[in-house]
Amino acid sequence: MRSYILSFSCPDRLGVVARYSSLLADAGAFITEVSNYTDPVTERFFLRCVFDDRALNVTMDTLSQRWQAVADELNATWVLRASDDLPRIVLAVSAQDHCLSALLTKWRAGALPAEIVGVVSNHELSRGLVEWHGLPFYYLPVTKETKPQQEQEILSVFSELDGELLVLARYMQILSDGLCQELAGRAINIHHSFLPGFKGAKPYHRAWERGVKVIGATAHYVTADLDEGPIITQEVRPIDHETTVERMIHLGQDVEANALSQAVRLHCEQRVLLNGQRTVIL
Ligand SMILES: Nc1nc2c(c(=O)[nH]1)N[C@@H](CN(C=O)c1ccc(C(=O)N[C@@H](CCC(=O)O)C(=O)O)cc1)CN2
Repeated sequence: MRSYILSFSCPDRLGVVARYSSLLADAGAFITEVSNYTDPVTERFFLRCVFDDRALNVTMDTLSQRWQAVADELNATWVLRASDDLPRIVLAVSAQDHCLSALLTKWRAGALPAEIVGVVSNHELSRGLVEWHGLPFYYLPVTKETKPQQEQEILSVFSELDGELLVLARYMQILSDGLCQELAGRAINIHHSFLPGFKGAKPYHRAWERGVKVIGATAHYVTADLDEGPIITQEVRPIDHETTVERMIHLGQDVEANALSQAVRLHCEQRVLLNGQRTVIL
């Protein structure tokens, strides 16, 4: 028995639930999990359902074609995928490897519903860690002058590996508008602050100067506007007047790693649906 996940969003209207559920029922798709939400402001409908094939009376190709017709009628954005068809993800890292290490450890333990297929970096520092996990490591150094062709190298590695998600696991280079458009909805970044506070570089130093009482981290989809992408997860941790910048950076490593791992898991389980500049998590 195989299970599948259908997630979609569309302009809300009477009968959307009846349309999708009757289509699945007619095909003998056995629904085991459903969650949905309607945004009262955008009047957009969001749904995620899990079903299995124990009683399926058509092929999945036929079911997918029938759903495509309904989705066109509903003007829906959708993903239909087998639960065991794990998304292929490529990780990107610069000098700090705490988020990379956390993702590799979870993946190796089978705790990440994804297939990590490779790592790109503008530093050599993480090659040993990555190759120890039996994964290919791509060293792609970059300068201001070489950024356009270095980004082409990132894209060619991503497509060679059939990547489906690029995870910026403390990759400290600003991606160009073109690369962001190419990877729209397929790239997640971890920012080491509780956004919208302290965007950009050195957020912990600026947070210390401001005298904050919590540190945080934000995982978001990457857009051309730095640290402005739709937020997926945020985590915080209290600190106090005795907490130095160095201690904030160290405490922040766990906060960042947890927020990013959670965001990657939610994305790979098709639980994150874009809602304009925001997200719905089902
Ligand atoms: N288009 C985007 N690219 C990236 C984003 C993003 O939101 N949109 N997030 C960053 C990560 N990041 C903060 O989370 C960040 C990374 C780098 C910088 C920065 O100022 N970088 C300098 C170079 C720094 C260096 O060489 O070490 C630069 O690129 O000029 C700010 C924030 C990842 N990319």
